Amino acid sequence: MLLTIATRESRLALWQAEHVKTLLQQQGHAASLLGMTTRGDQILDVALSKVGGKGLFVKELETALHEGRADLAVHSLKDVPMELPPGFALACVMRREDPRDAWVSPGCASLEELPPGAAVGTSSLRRTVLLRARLAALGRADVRIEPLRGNLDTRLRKLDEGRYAAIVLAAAGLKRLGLGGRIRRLFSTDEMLPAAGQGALGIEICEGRADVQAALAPLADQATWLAVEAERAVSRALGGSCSMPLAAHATLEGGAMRLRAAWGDPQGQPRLVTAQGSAAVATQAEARALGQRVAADLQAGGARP
Ligand SMILES: NCc1[nH]cc(CCC(=O)O)c1CC(=O)O
Repeated sequence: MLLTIATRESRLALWQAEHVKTLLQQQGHAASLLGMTTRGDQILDVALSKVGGKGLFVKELETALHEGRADLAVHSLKDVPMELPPGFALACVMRREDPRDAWVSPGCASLEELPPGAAVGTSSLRRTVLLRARLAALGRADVRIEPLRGNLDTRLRKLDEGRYAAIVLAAAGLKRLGLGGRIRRLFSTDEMLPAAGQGALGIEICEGRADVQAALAPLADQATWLAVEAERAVSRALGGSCSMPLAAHATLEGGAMRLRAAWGDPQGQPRLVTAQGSAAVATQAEARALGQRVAADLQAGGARP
């Protein structure tokens, strides 16, 4: 069948859409891209959490699906709101790329090596609270964490212009664009717990498009799908907003899922509330139940939306 893929036009979004296009072609379908600019791509001078959050990157794509100009939209799952608007469905979650955060710095191999008063750039509240907690543990209250917006090329350019000593961003995006060589160090998931869905691609369709759903089925990765269902359930239970400094990361081995989550107050003490849980998980409902349990533990520990 002929499938039109709605995509943002950043280099990373286009890479991801091309990747899906190639996989669909390998399945014997004809596929083409419909590129578009979203509000999230236009507003670059304000922190995302202040201008409406994740939905900004998906709304225009959903309009194209709704109007029948496209059959599917490819998203970084991390940017997809926890609740899709009525009439839309997450039809496919693909195998996850590296979920870790990366340290990119021309001068410093790690946090420990930062010169006094150095600035570290990052674009998310999650990274901000995780970095503040690590810096506090190192006794480095002098290090400043400063906002960094824009697509990957823009962020790297701001680093190269010397505005930051280092930046922290998702390894997955860098690797997809062949920029893995810029990574100075990968944080383990214990050091910097990833965001819900980080590194995974999700494909959105209009509900009821059984034909598109069937075409996408071979692209799905069930283990990743179950893991991100658990991660997104944590976020959803806590209000699902991207103005919430929340990390949630699940792994699945031999049917056993381990889910870890962390929350920090961006204005308060550089202290994290953490929770974790394990369960045998074979269905999306079981994955969500584990996510809800871990979210309840976070809230009991003081996390709030
Ligand atoms: N919020 C932006 C965003 N959305 C998806 C990725 C790439 C990594 C991924 O697929 O999770 C990035 C860049 C980043 O966080 O540094």
